[in-house]
Amino acid sequence: MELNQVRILIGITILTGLAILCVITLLKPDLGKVGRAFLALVVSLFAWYFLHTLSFYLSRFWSSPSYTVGSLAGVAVILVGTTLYSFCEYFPEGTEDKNTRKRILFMAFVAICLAPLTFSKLWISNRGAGATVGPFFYMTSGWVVFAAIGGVVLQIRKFQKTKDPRKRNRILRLLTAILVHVTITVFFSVVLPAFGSWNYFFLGPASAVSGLALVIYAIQFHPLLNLRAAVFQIGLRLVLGLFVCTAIYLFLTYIVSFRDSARFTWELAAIFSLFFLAGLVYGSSIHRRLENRFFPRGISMEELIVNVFLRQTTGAYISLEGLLREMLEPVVQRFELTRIFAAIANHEDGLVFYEVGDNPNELKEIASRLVFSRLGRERRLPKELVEEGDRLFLLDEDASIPFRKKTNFTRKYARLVQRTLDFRTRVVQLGCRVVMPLVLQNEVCGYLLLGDKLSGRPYFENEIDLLEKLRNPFAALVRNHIYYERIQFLKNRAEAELRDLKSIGSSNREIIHQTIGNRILVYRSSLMEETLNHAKRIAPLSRPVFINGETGTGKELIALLIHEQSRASENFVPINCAALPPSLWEDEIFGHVKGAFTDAKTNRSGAVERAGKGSLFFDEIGEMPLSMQAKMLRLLQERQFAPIGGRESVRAECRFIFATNRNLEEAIRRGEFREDLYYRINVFRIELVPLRDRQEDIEPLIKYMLAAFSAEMNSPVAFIAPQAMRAFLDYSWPGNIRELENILLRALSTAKGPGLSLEDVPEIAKETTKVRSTQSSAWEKELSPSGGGSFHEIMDACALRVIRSALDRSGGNKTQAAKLLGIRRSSLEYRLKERKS
Ligand SMILES: Nc1ncnc2c1ncn2[C@@H]1O[C@H](COP(=O)(O)OP(=O)(O)OP(=O)(O)O)[C@@H](O)[C@H]1O
Repeated sequence: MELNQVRILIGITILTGLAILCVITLLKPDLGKVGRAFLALVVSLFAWYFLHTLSFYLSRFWSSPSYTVGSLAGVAVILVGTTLYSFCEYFPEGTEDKNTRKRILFMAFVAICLAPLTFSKLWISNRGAGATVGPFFYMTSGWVVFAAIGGVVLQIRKFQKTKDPRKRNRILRLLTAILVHVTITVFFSVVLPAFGSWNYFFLGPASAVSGLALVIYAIQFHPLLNLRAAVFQIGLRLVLGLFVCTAIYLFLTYIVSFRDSARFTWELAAIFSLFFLAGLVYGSSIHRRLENRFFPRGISMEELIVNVFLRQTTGAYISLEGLLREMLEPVVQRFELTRIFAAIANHEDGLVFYEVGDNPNELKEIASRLVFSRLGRERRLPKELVEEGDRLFLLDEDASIPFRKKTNFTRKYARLVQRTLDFRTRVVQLGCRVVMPLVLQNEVCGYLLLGDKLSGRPYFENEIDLLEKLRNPFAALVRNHIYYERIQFLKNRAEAELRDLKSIGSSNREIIHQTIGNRILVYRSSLMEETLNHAKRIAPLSRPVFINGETGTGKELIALLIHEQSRASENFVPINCAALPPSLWEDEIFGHVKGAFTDAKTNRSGAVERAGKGSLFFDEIGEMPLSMQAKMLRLLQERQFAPIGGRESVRAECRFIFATNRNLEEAIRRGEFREDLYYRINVFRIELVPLRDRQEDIEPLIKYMLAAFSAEMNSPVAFIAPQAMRAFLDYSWPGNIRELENILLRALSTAKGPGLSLEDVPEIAKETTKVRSTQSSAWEKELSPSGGGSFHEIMDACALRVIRSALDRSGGNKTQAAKLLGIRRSSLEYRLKERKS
């Protein structure tokens, strides 16, 4: 084959390879870092091989000892490849595809510029046996030096720009690696030959440099870890890469060794192209498969964020704890963590914790202290504190210690800075590895503390990058949640205030006495009016009605009203589920036929039959045994029943009304009430407001009852003294109207004069009045600075008092007490626990 043909062949091969490379890059720009590094290597190695063989061929052609020059040129090209790769790293992170395109196009451009030079006659000078290089060799070397210096300079500039200690570390290591790389290359290709040792020139530099290129890559990819760990983690990749390179290299050398004439053939060119393409394929697909096989990534960052966001935008409302669970469980899985701990400040300045794994108790305390120190008066923190003190800490790394230098800022905010440092030290001692502060616009929402990995390996830089990227979305989710809760809180408070205003307005309203059967329902409040209107509206419909309200609020009376409004001429059959023994349930409700059991001497109709077309009222439905609930469900679904022992089923035509003072949703969660039955009975729901929330009804009720009971008891009491009325108004009436009836009866039975005085009021109803008269002096004492205690201690004491009083009012029920205060139950418990400890 003619030399010109060879040149054309080689030129076409290289240009085709590069064109394929460009096309693949443009079409498929998402080659990973490993893919790109391997591409750089493969391109460099083939270029080297090509030059080496070419020089061998040329040396034969011109009978010149320039064989080794090709090696030198080859080494130079490898250097270009690897340096270019590091050079390409300079392009700032942006959209991945744009950068990848830029990088590869840049590499292609330089390689295309180099390609013609390498097989130019001027590359090798044949001026005598000793002279080995020609002018173009220096030119190419110039390219190499330019690329190396350019890469180094750009890395240094990048180093100056970035403040992130981890990125600075990474650049330093990269620069060191380039330096070592250059030194070794110079040693093998320049120093050794200078001493006349050309024997190693051919093999040594090439393998040394390709090995080094991989090490550079490895260090770039995992710059955060100490080298020992790096060897473990990337060992496989390293071995794999070296193996591939060495195999290609040996194979080609082997082929060349057969070619005494060193003639290029189409066959060799085809192998060359084939390997070139194999390199490309490896970069894009085989690599990914190997990577997935040996280094499974688990859930990706994108998936993680998208999942959480999707959950937030499309899912139903969840508690803050639920949100934290959804956010952090994938993190625990992705990083295979032994433990994770989250402390989040909620909208009441309380804290919500979430943890997985065994976390020492002290962590809670330390994290709480730090979060509270960050909340500040306005929650907006100095920018420097957030930038430095609230960046992502990698606790094992000295480089990530915040505030290492003394500045005006550290002096001004000495306490905050010290607290940050103390926190860091203590948390490291407690075995935490990473601290992820959740910060948005200088506002700290909380902290995430990540423990060790199950594997015991350190956190790698790509993982830290991932956590860094998750920080903002996590903070946004948490903050949105907190804002949402705050809005809910304000909304509830506004509604409560509106209700109060309404009730104030309604104190001038007319008192209504509504007759229901032989009973009288008395009210004045608009709340009660609304409830009754609602009851009247649904009365004509035949669907089940569910009345919920505290004990003694008048549920039965409302059930009766509904019956009166629609089926007055029919029967109203009440069943008190709490009073019925389990064995009698079925008989009571469905009745029995004669002979159904030993004592069944005659037919007995059950409640359903007795109700006929009227109303069947199940009071305290929450007490119905589970076995009976199943039968009840069937009755409601099929509207058919059969008396015990009866063969024929009878149609149930009555209207069902249910009432309870229990929280049925809670009972369902505890497995005490069937969910399907709940949905069957909860068709029309009536909520009865407790008496303490409709204070304006107390006075009319008392006046009505006073008149009724006095007449009944032949008592001379005709009015009620203002102090006694005040005591009644102040009392919380946990037993509602029934309790009011009882207390009035007791008061009347002891009253002596014509009016009911404060002395006649039973002690229990006077408690609030007593508390109030003694309260002010005790409070004053406690609140006065001379009483001792810091501001925070006094505030804590106040909070505790308010909580205790709410607990008293709710009869010790924490959920109720939290509701009264408009805070979350967890916050209430936290305050109580905090006080105890
Ligand atoms: N608005 C009212 N006016 C007059 N009396 C009322 C009023 N509301 C309730 N009562 C009386 O209070 C007592 C308790 O009422 P009722 O039995 O209907 O309450 P309940 O909520 O069903 O109680 P429980 O949950 O204990 O079954 C009854 O004597 C009832 O007449």
